[in-house]
Amino acid sequence: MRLTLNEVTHEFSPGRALFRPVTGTFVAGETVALMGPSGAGKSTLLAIMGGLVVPSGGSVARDGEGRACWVTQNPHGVSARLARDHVVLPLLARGSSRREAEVRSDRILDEFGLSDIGDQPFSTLSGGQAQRLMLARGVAANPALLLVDEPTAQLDQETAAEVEHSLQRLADRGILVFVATHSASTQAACQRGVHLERVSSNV
Ligand SMILES: Nc1ncnc2c1ncn2[C@@H]1O[C@H](COP(=O)(O)OP(=O)(O)OP(=O)(O)O)[C@@H](O)[C@H]1O
Repeated sequence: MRLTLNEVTHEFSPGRALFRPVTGTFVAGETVALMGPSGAGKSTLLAIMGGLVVPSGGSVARDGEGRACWVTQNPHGVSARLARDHVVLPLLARGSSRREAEVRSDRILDEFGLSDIGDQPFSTLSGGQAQRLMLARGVAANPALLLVDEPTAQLDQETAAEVEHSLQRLADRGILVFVATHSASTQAACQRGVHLERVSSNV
């Protein structure tokens, strides 16, 4: 997967671009922090890269096969379902047998330090465990591109560090990972950074 942004910008209201044009090429196995003040358009740029929003300026080129997967800021799971089932489901959807999906999901849970909580209902997980489970579920969907929105915003430092470690695990699997974040430690955990700058006429 190679993703190229060429002078990409976006405006929701005519003449009011959210951020200065962004240009860059990003490849599989990289973690990229998207930074910038609140409202600068980080989530919007994630949506552009995922093909959910067509940019009003510039272009996005994706080379290579593979789907984009989104991990939202608030971990959304099914309260009564076991943690493991959240990882099993995308594997079943991709055609694995139940048995194969369970073996693979246990491996993925282990990789994210979650092997102890596979049998717990989602509602009993801590914030950090729930967020890591969302990343593990993302892996199970086998994406080429993972778009992660503010994964550490509501976590204490120690729990955030666990999630940041998991981001690198995703990249180690050859996934191109973009992370919208305000956190200095999450930025430092990423290999590259893109700063979104507000357009001065809008401030
Ligand atoms: N669908 C939409 N229609 C109109 N305006 C929108 C839409 N989506 C987002 N916006 C506006 O675009 C601006 C950028 O929003 P966005 O969520 O991308 O910023 P952000 O940098 O991710 O912010 P934060 O750090 O607070 O999460 C905001 O002013 C927001 O209200």
